[in-house]
Amino acid sequence: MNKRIGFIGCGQMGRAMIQGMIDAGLVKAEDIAATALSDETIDFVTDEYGIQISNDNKRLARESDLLFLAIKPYVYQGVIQEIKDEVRDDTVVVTIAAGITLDAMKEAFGRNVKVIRSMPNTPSLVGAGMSVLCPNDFVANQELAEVMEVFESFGEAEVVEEKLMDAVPSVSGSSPAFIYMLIEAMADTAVQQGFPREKAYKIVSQAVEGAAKMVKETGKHPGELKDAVCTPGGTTISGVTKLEEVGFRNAIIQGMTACTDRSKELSQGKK
Ligand SMILES: NC(=O)C1=CN([C@@H]2O[C@H](COP(=O)(O)OP(=O)(O)OC[C@H]3O[C@@H](n4cnc5c(N)ncnc54)[C@H](O)[C@@H]3O)[C@@H](O)[C@H]2O)C=CC1
Ligand SMILES: O=C(O)[C@@H]1CCC=N1
Repeated sequence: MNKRIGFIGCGQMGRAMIQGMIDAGLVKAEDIAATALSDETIDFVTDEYGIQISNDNKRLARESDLLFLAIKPYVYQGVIQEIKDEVRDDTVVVTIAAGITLDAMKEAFGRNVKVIRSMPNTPSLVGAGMSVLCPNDFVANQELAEVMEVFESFGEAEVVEEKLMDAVPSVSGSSPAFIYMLIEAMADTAVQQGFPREKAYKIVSQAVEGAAKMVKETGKHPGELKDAVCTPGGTTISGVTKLEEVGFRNAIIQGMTACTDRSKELSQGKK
């Protein structure tokens, strides 16, 4: 891809995307530039990724064709204030923060900048990301297609209407944390039952990956796949019954709803 890609902020999520796109071979390391605050991060990122990195947000904004704002929501206002006159009219700005709306971006820039609101997730680091995108009216179809190509280089990507974006962290951006909690709880139980820790993680995470693959590749309803595991009078149905008794599904629903509620609060400008 013949584009200069810039990242303002190079923390967990920025690095996951950078690593993912370099590994995929879509972009060369020399076509990616980033900024960071500390010399420590600058040194680390230079050694690890071989991309250009500095602390000069203005220059990065001027030189990027595609500019990712990979910073925390509460620093957006300050950073946009700093770069807004440097961003070119043909640059596409990609936000990745929960609760930063397209309207908030327009207000912060004070003009009609091309913006794509997105929500990636950290499995992008290993090429298994799930990103959801929503462009504003100034992004041309061709530009959206190019940005989709970037996101698809480190996983899968979908476009949705903005009204769904507050619900997106619960299904993609934040959801890996919930799955890690499930894996941790299952592995802890396995350890309690005598498995060595490393074997427990391997077995459980492969089972989780396999189950997800079954949903994706067979196209069958998850309930049907669950039923196929439950031997009458067997082990699985005993586990399923206990999980229903203790409110497993309801716990997931409540966690995801809290996640979306928090995203809505952030979208409304609440700290
Ligand atoms: N961590 C995750 O799983 C996901 C995070 N996000 C979003 O990504 C954004 C970044 O999150 P993380 O990478 O987790 O945070 P992080 O704290 O790991 O990275 C943010 C980086 O931005 C740097 N930074 C802060 N102010 C800066 C400035 N003025 N100029 C240049 N760099 C600056 C910080 O030093 C830090 O390295 C957040 O808005 C978050 O909502 C979205 C999806 C998933
Ligand atoms: O926790 C957060 O707010 C960010 C957005 C999705 C994942 N991490």
